[in-house]
Amino acid sequence: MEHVAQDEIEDLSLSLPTVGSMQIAGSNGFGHNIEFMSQAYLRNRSSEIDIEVEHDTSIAHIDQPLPIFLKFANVEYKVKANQAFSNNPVKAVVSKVASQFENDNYKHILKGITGSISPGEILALMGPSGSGKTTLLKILGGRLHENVKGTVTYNDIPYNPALKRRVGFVTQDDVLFPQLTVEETLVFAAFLRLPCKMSRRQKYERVEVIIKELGLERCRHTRIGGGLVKGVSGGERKRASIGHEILVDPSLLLLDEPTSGLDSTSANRLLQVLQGLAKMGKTIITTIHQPSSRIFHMFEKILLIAEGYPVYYGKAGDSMEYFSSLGFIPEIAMNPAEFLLDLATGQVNDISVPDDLYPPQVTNEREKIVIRKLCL
Ligand SMILES: Nc1ncnc2c1ncn2[C@@H]1O[C@H](COP(=O)(O)OP(=O)(O)OP(=O)(O)O)[C@@H](O)[C@H]1O
Repeated sequence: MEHVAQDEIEDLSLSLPTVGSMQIAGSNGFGHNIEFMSQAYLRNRSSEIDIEVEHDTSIAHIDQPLPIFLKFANVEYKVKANQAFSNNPVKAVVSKVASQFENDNYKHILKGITGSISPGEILALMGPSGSGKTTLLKILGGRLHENVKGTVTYNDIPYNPALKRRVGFVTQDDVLFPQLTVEETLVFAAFLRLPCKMSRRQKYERVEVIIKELGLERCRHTRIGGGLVKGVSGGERKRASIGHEILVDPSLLLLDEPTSGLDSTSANRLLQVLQGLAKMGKTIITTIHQPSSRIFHMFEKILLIAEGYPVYYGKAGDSMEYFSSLGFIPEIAMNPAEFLLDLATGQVNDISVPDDLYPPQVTNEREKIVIRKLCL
C-alpha cells in the first residue's frame, strides 16, 4: 500500500463538493424542504430523467477516490462517570465530593484497541451490546475526538477536515425521508452532495450507477416509508442508505449494524453488496451484532470487543483455532459467531475452559475472569 503525502490529502480539500443547484435554488438545508425538492425534482425529472443515459459507468466524474489505509493503535475512550447525574443537583454535589476522593472518576469505554484495515478489506467489529463497537466506529470515522487517547491515522496522517468527504457513515437508524421514493432520495442527495462542476446529466448518471450497483432497480419508484408510511423492505432501505453514502464515492465506508432487523437472505445480500464495494477499493468497517455463520465467514478481519477490551483480532476463519489454543473449546456444535459472543460476555456454560481459569476461592465474578483471561 502506497502512503500518501500530507499535501496530497490537503489538495483534496480543494475539490470539496460545492452546494448543488437545487440548494442554490432555495432549499435551506438537507431535508427541510421536501415539498420544494419534490417539485424541483419533478421538473428536472420531466425534462431530464427520460434522456437517453449513455452508460459511461466510470465514476470519473467525481475525483478518483483516494484509497485509505486506516491504522488505529491503543485507542482508549472514557466519559465522566458523573455526566449522567448532571441534571440532578443532589447527585451532582455527591459525585463532586466523591470525585475529590477518587483518582479516576471516569467510565472507561474503550481500553486499548489496536488494528488496521486496507482498501479492499472489510473489518467487522463484533461484541455484545454495550461493548463499545459504535463508540469505536465513531472514533474511526472522525466523529468523536474528545477524551480519546491513542492514535488513528489515515494513510499515516491524523484525521483532518479534508477527509470528511472521503468518509461515508451509515448510521443504525436510517435518516432518509419516508415520503420520497428510492430514486428521488438518491437524486436529491446527488444534487445536494455532488460537486457543482458535475453536470445535471452526470448526476443522474451517477444515480443510475448506484441504483444498479446496489440492486435497487425493482424498488426505485417505491417510497422509502417508515412509521405509518408503507415503503420498501428493510434490506432495500438499508441499501438505499448505503447508496446515499456512496454517491460521493467515499474511500472509507463505516456502517453501524447494517444487518440488524434483516432476515438472513437480505443480510447475506447486503454483505455481498459490501464485498462488491470492497473489491472496488473501498475500505469498509462495519459493526455487527450476531452474524449468521455464512456472514461470519465473509469477513476478512474481525475485531472482537468485550467490555471495551480487545479479545480477538484476526481472520474470522482462524478464530476458533485461536481460542482452542487458549483452551476454550465449544462442547456442543455452535455457530462460531455465537461462540465468540459467549466468550466476549464471559458466558462459558457450553464451553470447556482451561483448568487453571478459576482460582479455588473464586465463586463469583467468573465472567470478568474469563474476559480478563482473553484480553489481548
Ligand atoms: N457519552 C457517553 N456517556 C456515557 N456512557 C456512554 C457514552 N457513550 C457510550 N457510552 C456507554 O459506553 C458503552 C458502549 O456503548 P456503544 O454504543 O459503543 O456499545 P455497542 O457495542 O455499540 O452497543 P450496541 O450493540 O447495543 O449498539 C455503553 O455502556 C454506553 O452506555
